[in-house]
Amino acid sequence: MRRVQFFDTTLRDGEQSPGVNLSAEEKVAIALQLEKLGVHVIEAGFAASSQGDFHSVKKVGETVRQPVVVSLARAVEKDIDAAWEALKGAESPGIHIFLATSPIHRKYKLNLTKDQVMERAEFAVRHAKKYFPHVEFSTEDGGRTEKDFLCQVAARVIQAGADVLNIPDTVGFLTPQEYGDIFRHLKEEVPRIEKVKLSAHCHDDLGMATANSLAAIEAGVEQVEGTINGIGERAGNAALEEIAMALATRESHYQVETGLNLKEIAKTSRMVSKMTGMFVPGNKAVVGANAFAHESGIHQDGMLKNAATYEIMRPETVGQTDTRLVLGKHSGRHAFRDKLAAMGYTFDDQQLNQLFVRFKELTDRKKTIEDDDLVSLVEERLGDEDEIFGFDAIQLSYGNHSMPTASLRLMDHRDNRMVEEAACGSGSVDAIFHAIDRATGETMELVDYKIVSVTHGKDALGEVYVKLKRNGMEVQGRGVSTDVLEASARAYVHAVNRILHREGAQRTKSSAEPVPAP
Ligand SMILES: CC(=O)SCCNC(=O)CCNC(=O)[C@H](O)C(C)(C)COP(=O)(O)OP(=O)(O)OC[C@H]1O[C@@H](n2cnc3c(N)ncnc32)[C@H](O)[C@@H]1OP(=O)(O)O
Ligand SMILES: CC(C)C(=O)C(=O)O
Repeated sequence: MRRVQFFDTTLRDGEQSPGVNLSAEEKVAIALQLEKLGVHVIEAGFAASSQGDFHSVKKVGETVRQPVVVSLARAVEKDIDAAWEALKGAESPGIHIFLATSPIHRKYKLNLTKDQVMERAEFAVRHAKKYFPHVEFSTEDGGRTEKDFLCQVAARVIQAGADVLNIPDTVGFLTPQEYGDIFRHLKEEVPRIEKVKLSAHCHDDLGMATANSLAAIEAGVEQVEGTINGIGERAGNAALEEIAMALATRESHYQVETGLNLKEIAKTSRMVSKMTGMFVPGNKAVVGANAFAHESGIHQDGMLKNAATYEIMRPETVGQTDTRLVLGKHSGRHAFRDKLAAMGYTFDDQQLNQLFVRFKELTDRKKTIEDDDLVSLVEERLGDEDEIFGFDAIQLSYGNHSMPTASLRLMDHRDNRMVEEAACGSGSVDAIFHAIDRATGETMELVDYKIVSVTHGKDALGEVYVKLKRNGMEVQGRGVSTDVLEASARAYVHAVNRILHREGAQRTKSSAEPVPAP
């Protein structure tokens, strides 16, 4: 298997993301983590660009041991000298010189002829070679450069002593086929091309940075450049974690090894996200919060039977905590039962089906179902006898100048009949409780009422406790819903059911007791 090395430019091209500004300490921390990840080259910054970046490049160079640490530099003497000044104390110093080669950059940006570009490129590499053991040269906007001119520049910088030749697709314009063709062409046409390592550097303007990097690898490059989480100028750079995982997951296809410590990927991603403030979208490949999360019932069922049904790589491979089966509106009974079992609750099929109906009602209203939600759902009815009255629906009319009115529908399970009633009250909760009394035909004394928020956020579950009293007997009822008024109705009906059950039990007990002798 051949080796492809990883060149990380999170600290340079990644920092070129608008709004990102890393301190020297942050750069050092990220560089040390990149070292753990096992990248081969770290581009620490652009030493000539500012005092701050000079200092950061110097600090990273002095701290990191294994990877080559490079500074970016234009093809000008002062940039190269500044890079050497910053990195001369580094364990493994390197420089990355760039000069644009495409017609549009030559004409409008640099105002240089083809010959002047070649002379400047050669001069810069020769100058850098006086100091640096590792010199990379990049043909900026190489992707839009005439192929024959690219070959001429390549020949000149190889002759000048470059160690690595990078052909960037600076503006993310090329297709994978076109990008791979450039490297195949260079390999065929440029004399002594084997003297340099060929390198790929892709941008994601058309969402093809990873695909283009992989196409370059297929065309034989020995180095890929990119950033963690794909951050960078405009739409960003190729995401190194995506390339690494594509190579690892499709090893038999690519036949490439990277030497990376893949388990460090998740940690590196989190650190870069935190320090740059560039948050990783949930659906981002490999490192997004949902990359190993499954929400739909059919997928969850498949995952429970065999993870390979829906996961082509395992979260632990990249250091993610675990696969997550997220309960939501698309979940099915298998995942629901599995989750409850993991939380220590087991039910027979009938109980589970009843709970599942309540769960589905809840998922229609609540985006994510947390463990606390499930506990409330389960414990709402835990240890209860069958319902006499079942809550079905509620409607409220409220205005600050009118009396609140509640209309309510209950199922009377004794004769399988829906009962509808309405009532007014001094407040919405009072109106609900009156309506329930009417619908059940029972009168209760309310002793206590309290609301507790179970979970957090706008769609948090509210849990209501009511205490009812009748004939000296006090019982508590609980109700859970995303709406506290509905939770209140559920709690009251729950307590009514309990009182009726207990009264029934007492009657049975007293009628069974022996009649005292006269
Ligand atoms: C594709 C890339 O990502 S390339 C890297 C881009 N990164 C950065 O630009 C970040 C750091 N840059 C900076 O801090 C500043 O741009 C500096 C300090 C480097 C230069 O600042 P200034 O001297 O004010 O120049 P400014 O940035 O406005 O213009 C760039 C100049 O460099 C020239 N230039 C651009 N690329 C190169 C190059 N590779 N080699 C030589 N000269 C170059 C431009 O033609 C322009 O020259 P001009 O002043 O003669 O017209
Ligand atoms: C400096 C070069 C390699 C660059 O960042 C680009 O072309 O995108």
